This record gives sequence, structure tokens and C-alpha cells, in this order.
Amino acid sequence: MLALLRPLRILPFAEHYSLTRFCSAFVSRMRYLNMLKENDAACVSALQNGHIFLFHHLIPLLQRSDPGTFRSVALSYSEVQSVLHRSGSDGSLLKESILIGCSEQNQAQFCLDVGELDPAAVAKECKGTFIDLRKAFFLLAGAEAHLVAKAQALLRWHQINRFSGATGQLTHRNQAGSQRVCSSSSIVYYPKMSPVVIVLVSDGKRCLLGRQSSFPIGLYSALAGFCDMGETLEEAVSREVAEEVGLEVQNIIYSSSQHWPFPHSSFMLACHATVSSAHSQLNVDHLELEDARWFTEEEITCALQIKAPPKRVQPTTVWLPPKHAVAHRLIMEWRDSQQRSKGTE
Ligand SMILES: NC(=O)C1=CN([C@@H]2O[C@H](COP(=O)(O)OP(=O)(O)OC[C@H]3O[C@@H](n4cnc5c(N)ncnc54)[C@H](OP(=O)(O)O)[C@@H]3O)[C@@H](O)[C@H]2O)C=CC1
Ligand SMILES: [Mg+2]
Repeated sequence: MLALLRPLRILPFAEHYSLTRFCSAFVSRMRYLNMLKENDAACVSALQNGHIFLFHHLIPLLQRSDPGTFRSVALSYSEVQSVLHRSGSDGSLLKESILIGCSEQNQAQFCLDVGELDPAAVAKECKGTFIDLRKAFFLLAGAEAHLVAKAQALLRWHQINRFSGATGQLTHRNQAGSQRVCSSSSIVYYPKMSPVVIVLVSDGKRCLLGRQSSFPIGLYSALAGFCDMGETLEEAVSREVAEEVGLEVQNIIYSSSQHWPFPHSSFMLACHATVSSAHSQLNVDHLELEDARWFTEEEITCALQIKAPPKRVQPTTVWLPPKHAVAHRLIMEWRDSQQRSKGTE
């Protein structure tokens, strides 16, 4: 009985980790993160020993590193506390931090939007600068870009889900920020991503790329589209290609996936697909796409040389999505497979 009344002892990562020493470091980190989502007191303790990434109205605080690159700024709890105090805040804002991950050094990672403070003062205190994620995303290293994008997406989700869509009443988050609960109905809301398919269609010798009029001049990418309710991945791919360029695809093969922050969290499911060269005549829907074209392997190799976004774009210059985009990966996979098949001819 006494044991039941004893207050819950919160295990810091080191102890939690030693309890799960028969698991790999990765498994231990995942279990630790899962425990923090369920245990508010443990999450507060992890926050006090963790790293915090600051945002201002969803704009991340970054530091310039080598010319033309940025890195994220991981602050300790006490550093954020003193930034808040020096900026005239009492520090209670810190509890608004949201859990975003756990570093390989086993430190819990959080993000916090300090939108109510003066951004210039905070940036100066932290020797950083608030930079729009659209500008900075491609200039961050891959893992950092995805962590910052995840943080921004979670902060945005919390900002627009303060009220229940069912009852109109306030919702309250758990300490980790992994869910919100309606104060009157107990409905639980979880952060959402919109599933999007992206597909690189090949006719055996060429691949199909398109561009929307909103893309930067000269940028071509794989065809993409939001999944409709109830669709499978294959159905969404077939429908999007039919709608946008009037083709019927076959042999849909899954490649990989990614979280894409623009314009709002999408879950990109990337695939390859084929059409026969006898049925490769395009019928582009110009309401959806400004242009779509078949590209040879040589044209793709040439376009890959251009580092995006180019300073001066000739009307004929074609360039491709940069390496953080899953479209880039699809194009590289296709180019490599073309080169391999040439090698075996
Ligand atoms: N990471 C990568 O490599 C790439 C990522 N992408 C991303 O893929 C996404 C989809 O591509 P896109 O070709 O624009 O999609 P679609 O071809 O589906 O066209 C977008 C239109 O779909 C409608 N729509 C349907 N469901 C949604 C939803 N849940 N959210 C927003 N719009 C919806 C909207 O139309 P309406 O406004 O008329 O309602 C919107 O304008 C984009 O966010 C883009 O950034 C694209 C290419 C490469
Ligand atoms: Mg589209």
C-alpha cells in the first residue's frame, strides 16, 4: 500500500537507458520519447535538461555558419530562461515548449514560439537571426532541416487547434504537445499531415516532369497531388497522372517518403511508375500545370548541374528540385537506373 502512495520517481534518460540496456540506442531513444509523451512530469524534467529551438511567429532562430549555410540553435533551459527574463517575460512561457525529438547524445529536444517577445532583442541575446523557413530550409543540413520543419509544423498545429472543431470549446495540450484534448467533450486531437503522392513517370527512355506557374522560373519537378479521402497510394498516383497529363500509368513502385513543410505539413509518398512509349502522348491540363515534358537522361544530367535556384535563368534553362526534396531523390534514382541499364546493354 505504502509503495502505491510513494510519489512517482521520474527517471532521467541515463537511468531509463540503463534499464533498457539490452535494447539498441535507437530503441531506447524511441521508448524514452514515447514515455515522455505519456508522462507530463517526466516531460517537464526532460525539458529542464533538454535543448530548446526558438521560433518567432513560426520563423526559426538560426545562425549563419559557412557562407551561404545556416545551422539551428539549440539552447539549454537556463539559457532560454535568461533570454526570457532579459526580454521582460517571467519565464512561464517555457512550459509551452513542445517535444520534437531526442538527439543522438540522448538529450530531449523541444521547440518554443516566443512570438510575444521582441524578435530583434531575442535574436541579439542568442547571437542568431530569425529566418523564414522557405529561405533557410535548403541551406540547412538534411537532419537539421527536417527537425526545424517538424518543429514549425507542430507549433503551427497547436496555434490553429486551440479550439475543438466539434464543440467550439478550448482544447488543452499534454506537456509533450503530442495531443490536445477538448475541455468539454474529452475528444482527443492529434497533429495531422496531409498525404500527398509524388511520382516520376518513365517511358523507358525518358522521364516526365512538370511545372506549375507558381514555381520559380525554369524549375521542373515530378508530378504531385493530394490524396483524396479513401484512396490507396496506387489510386492517388493513377488519378493524379491522369488528371494532370492524361496518361494511364502502370508498374507503380514505392520509393520513399518525407515530411514536407510547404505550404503546410504534407506526408509525401514518392513512387516510380511507367507508361509504354506507344502511349506517352501528353494531354496537359493547363489549369493544373503550366507545362509538362519528357526529359532524356542527358537533359536530366545537364539540369542536375545547375545549383538551385540559379542567379540568372535563361528562358530555356531547366533546373530541378534541390536535394532535401524527395523529387530530387526520385530523379536521381531514375538517372542511376538509366545509367545501370546502359552499362548492361
Ligand atoms: N518535396 C518534394 O519533392 C515536392 C513537394 N511537393 C508538394 O506537394 C504538394 C502537392 O502538390 P500539388 O501539385 O500542389 O497538389 P495538387 O495537384 O493536388 O494541387 C493542389 C490543389 O489541390 C487542392 N487540395 C486538395 N486537397 C488539399 C489539401 N489537403 N491541402 C491543400 N490543397 C489541397 C487545392 O485546390 P483548391 O485550392 O482548388 O481547393 C490545391 O490548390 C504541394 O504542397 C507541394 O509543395 C510538390 C513537388 C515536389
Ligand atoms: Mg499537382
